[in-house]
Amino acid sequence: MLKAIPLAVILASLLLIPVMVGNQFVYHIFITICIFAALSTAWNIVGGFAGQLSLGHAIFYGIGAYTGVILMNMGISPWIGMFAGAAIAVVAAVIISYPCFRLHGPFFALATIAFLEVFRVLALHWRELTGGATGLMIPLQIGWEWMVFRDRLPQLLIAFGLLLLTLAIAWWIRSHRMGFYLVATRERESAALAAGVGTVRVRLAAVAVSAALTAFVGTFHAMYLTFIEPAAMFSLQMSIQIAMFALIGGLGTVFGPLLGAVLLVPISELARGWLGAHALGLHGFVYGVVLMLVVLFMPNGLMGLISRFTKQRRERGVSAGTIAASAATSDASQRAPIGSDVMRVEHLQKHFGGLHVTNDVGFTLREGEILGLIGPNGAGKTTVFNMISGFLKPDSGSVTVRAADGSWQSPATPGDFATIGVGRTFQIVQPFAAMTVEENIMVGAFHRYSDVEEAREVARETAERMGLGPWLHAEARGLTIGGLKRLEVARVMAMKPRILLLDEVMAGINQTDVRRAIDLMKSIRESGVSIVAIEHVMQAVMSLSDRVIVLNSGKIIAEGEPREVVKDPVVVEAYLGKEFIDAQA
Ligand SMILES: Nc1ncnc2c1ncn2[C@@H]1O[C@H](COP(=O)(O)OP(=O)(O)OP(=O)(O)O)[C@@H](O)[C@H]1O
Repeated sequence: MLKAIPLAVILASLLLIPVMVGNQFVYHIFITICIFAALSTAWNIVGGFAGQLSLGHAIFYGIGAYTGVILMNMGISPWIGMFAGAAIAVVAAVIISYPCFRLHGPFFALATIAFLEVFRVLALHWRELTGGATGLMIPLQIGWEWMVFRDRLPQLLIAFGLLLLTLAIAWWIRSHRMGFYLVATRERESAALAAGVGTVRVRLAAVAVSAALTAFVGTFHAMYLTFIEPAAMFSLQMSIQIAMFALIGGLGTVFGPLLGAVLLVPISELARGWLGAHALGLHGFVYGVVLMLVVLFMPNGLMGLISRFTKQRRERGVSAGTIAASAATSDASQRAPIGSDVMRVEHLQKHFGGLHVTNDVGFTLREGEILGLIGPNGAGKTTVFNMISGFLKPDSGSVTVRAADGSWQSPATPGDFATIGVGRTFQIVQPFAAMTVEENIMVGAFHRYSDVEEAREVARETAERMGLGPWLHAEARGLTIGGLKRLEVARVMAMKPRILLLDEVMAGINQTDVRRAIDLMKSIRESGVSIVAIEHVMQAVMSLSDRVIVLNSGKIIAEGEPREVVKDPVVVEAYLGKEFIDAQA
């Protein structure tokens, strides 16, 4: 993270340099930096944190600008117009974004461009209100009340104030639960859902905040420009420019967009000023060249470069070496007795087209029990998991869960399951790659603790318990497969579930990690958590499971104690094979 001192120096320079130089053109450049840095920081809340690459942000800028000018023409101060514009922008943002969030990647970007075009055409057609293609002038009323000045200094102060406000809000979001949820949603939507994140709600909140901030800046910029027209206010070029500052500075970082604007605005404005009419559009060429250089040499933008340097300096003092993980070990004699039912699964049926994937699957899970779910590839195990965690709706059948207060409930969505205390992992690990180990686990902890420090504390304790303590500050993408599997379990454990669904947590890991995982599962069971585990590693199934269910072609073919089930000829035939029995003998 950028240290506070360099940041303070950059911000102070934005204010002091123009005041010291006193030149009108220099003022103009610094005001423009503040405006674009604020716009880009607001965009980054949606485009960077939430990963929704909007190219329609000029809609909110335009709404802010038009609302401010129209109200000013009615004798209402732009300070009030600013809030009115922000309110309209929020409503527009929510209405536009809700359907668009179903689209991903380039499709989302294209949809936002389409909406931008709609707004531009609307501004052209509502001539009485917007002045159509002729545009609108602001009335010549000067003073703080009207946000219009002869001097540049008050304009710089307002632009700087808006920048500070935007940065402060972006920083707050990124360092609190909402920011963690946004990044988690961006990185792995399914894992975020399983951690109880309301992914649509959190994105809509981000869009609303971002739209309001963009509209604020739009109103001020209109007063600064004194004239607005649809092509300039609802312009795709403007939307791209806003996004580009964040891309160049560091997408998804709090201060990256500021760095992007500080670097690029002066270059393009100076080029525009020096070359004037001889090189119209040269600033576009400048952006293009810088963007190409950044993509080639600094894929994570300027902030990526800075954090690489600071990380290298930090790591120089830390000795490498292997660190033994410290998963809690357990003594089987300490385990609590198996209690009454906590989950009842009845008559689950699921078809995928003509394929009958689960056929009348039913079982119960009891408190403090480990239930092994085994069967050949394609038997339907993961499909059952998806139905008992809200990711798939069964064609028929029911899943009921006993809540903490003892009542039986029928959760439907992943969020409902998380709320009632069902946590799950995924067969293919789903880490939030750009987050550290600690942050990954915090996303789970936030389900129970909204306070950042409390969530951090729980994440640290959980990481220690899972043997991930030494990697707390490492990015998840750097972990081995064994580490990633443990991280998956840690994230769910931080949610403090009462029922844990583990999907092949031992697949692909070495013997040491298997033994460690077995100890870990025993210790989890001892804390009273009930576990359903899909597993192919029979060593673990045999030593851990209290009961085993065998699924084959979507049907339960055997159920009972592990030692009995593995002797069942039907199970041997369908899944284990004769070699397993020979090896056991
Ligand atoms: N979304 C889907 N659409 C169509 N078919 C699917 C879908 N999901 C799973 N299937 C099919 O359903 C069957 C059961 O898949 P499932 O992943 O539940 O099996 P599994 O027992 O978990 O297998 P594995 O041990 O390989 O993970 C497979 O034939 C699979 O191809």
